Amino acid sequence: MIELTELTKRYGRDSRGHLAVDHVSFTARPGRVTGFLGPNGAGKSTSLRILTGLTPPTSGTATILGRRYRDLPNPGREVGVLLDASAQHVGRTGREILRVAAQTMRLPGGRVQEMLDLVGLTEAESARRVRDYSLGMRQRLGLAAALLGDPAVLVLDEPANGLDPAGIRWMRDLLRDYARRGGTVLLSSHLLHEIEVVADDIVVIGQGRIVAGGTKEELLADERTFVRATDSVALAAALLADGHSTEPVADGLCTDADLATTGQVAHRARLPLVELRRADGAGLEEMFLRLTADTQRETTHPTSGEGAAA
Ligand SMILES: Nc1ncnc2c1ncn2[C@@H]1O[C@H](COP(=O)(O)OP(=O)(O)OP(=O)(O)O)[C@@H](O)[C@H]1O
Repeated sequence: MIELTELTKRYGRDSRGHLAVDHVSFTARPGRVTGFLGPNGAGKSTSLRILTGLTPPTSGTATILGRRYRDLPNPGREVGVLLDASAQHVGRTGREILRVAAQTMRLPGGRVQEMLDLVGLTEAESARRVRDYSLGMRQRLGLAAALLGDPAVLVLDEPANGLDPAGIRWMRDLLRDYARRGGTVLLSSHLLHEIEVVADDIVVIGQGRIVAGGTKEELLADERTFVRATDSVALAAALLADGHSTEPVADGLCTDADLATTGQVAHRARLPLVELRRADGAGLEEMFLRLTADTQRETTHPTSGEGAAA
């Protein structure tokens, strides 16, 4: 279990310093993958760095299994951390890095080979110095290091970075399986599709503040109604007159009126309907852009298809 409570980080000494994380609270639960989503500079890495004891918070708390990272007796065996795959000791081979970590954690020697097999690093690759690793290989090694102590919690910053499509699929299966066996996974990503397929719960951050959180189903649920009538213009007018908003979608309308109300409005206006159903979920990308609209650098102009710097 991971718990962030009113976590705040201000860089710089006084109140004019940059507020990177602003009263962030959320929980990542066991048996679930929690996706931490947000635009560039939103405060994801800062939050994860505080959680894993690398940066002190200005105020608030972040705990893993009920304790601050620095108070965990044997952190490597309780939480696996992969924040920056490039931060590994580049002069050592992959196998050496794991061997040293295994010794520090007092793990049996066989665990190193087990992890190399698990992340798909070959004998030859594990004997190469890390400076000669590709980004994807560093990510695999980083994940092997994170999993080495068989921890109950995983904290990963952009773990899919640099992985090829097969590697992304492999990582996804690994994380899902880890959560299925009761582990807690917190991972940040910009890759919306990746979060959509791997996460059970999603937390969205924008400019240091949590703007949405909940299960994936809750966040992606669309309460609106899709309706198609022989006369869309007349139906839009009837819905509007009844106090509902409408928006043309494909060959019909989306409205905030529920199914029964939409049917009644059409019936009263004597407008035959061709189709009436719940609107399809808008998808994570649309939700993400809507929720973080105030915090995006780019403004999207769907009609012109051009982006302009804000
Ligand atoms: N050491 C630091 N000193 C001053 N400001 C910092 C420092 N580290 C991060 N920041 C600022 O804090 C804000 C949040 O940064 P952070 O790296 O947490 O964002 P992020 O959500 O991880 O972004 P990205 O998706 O681009 O990695 C940014 O405005 C960043 O410039």
